[in-house]
Amino acid sequence: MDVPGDPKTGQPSAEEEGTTTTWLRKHRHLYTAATRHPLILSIRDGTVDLDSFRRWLGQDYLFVRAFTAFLSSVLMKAWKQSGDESSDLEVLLGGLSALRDEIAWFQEEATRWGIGLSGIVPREITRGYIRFLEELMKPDMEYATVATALWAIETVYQQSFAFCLEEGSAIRPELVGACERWGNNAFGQYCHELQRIADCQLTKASKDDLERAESAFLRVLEHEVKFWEMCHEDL
Ligand SMILES: Cc1ncc(CNC=O)c(N)n1
Repeated sequence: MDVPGDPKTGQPSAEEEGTTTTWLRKHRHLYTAATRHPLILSIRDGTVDLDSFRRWLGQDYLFVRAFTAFLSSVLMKAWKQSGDESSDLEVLLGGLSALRDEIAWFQEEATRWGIGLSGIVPREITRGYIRFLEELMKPDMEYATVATALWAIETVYQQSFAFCLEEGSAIRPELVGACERWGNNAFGQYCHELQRIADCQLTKASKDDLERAESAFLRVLEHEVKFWEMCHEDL
């Protein structure tokens, strides 16, 4: 979408701003809690407790397997609802194919850390997040809602890990791979595409649809905060 923005500041004006940007501002506090969690800050400054990282690796592997099914369900809705002229299918298919590499990365990483993934039991917080994904996979969940949730899930990881790689970080060498996986620019570009997809659907949404999508956005942020918390505090 080509928006001219305010000629003085270069910022999009309020009417031109996408709904997701409005929600990011409105819920800035919770968004920051999800993207600047103490666990992320400790990865960034090198003080991270490696047991937290190991917990994260095992639990996130389980999450990502469920997330693959969720992304497939979004793809199915995109095919039905996005319109033939849109590029949504291609964007989502790119995401699915990246997940194949990601799952392989988890398996290699687990071997490197001496973690057996087949023995990992999902913790309560992981189960809660996966249950939420299952709700979103139901056929009656609108494409606008699930596209918003997908954008939020990916963006929290992108913003968190990109922050770990920014200037001034003192990240441990064995954690650089994880940070680069989600903090890299190509993944950032993918998140922008997801944002464009969500915003496009939200412009067509009814008032009720918008409420459901905003609530899904908030629930993603809450689950993400709890997920970091679980790994950090051994919950
Ligand atoms: C808990 C959580 N949230 C988001 C992501 C990023 N998406 C796919 O990898 C993830 N891996 N885990």
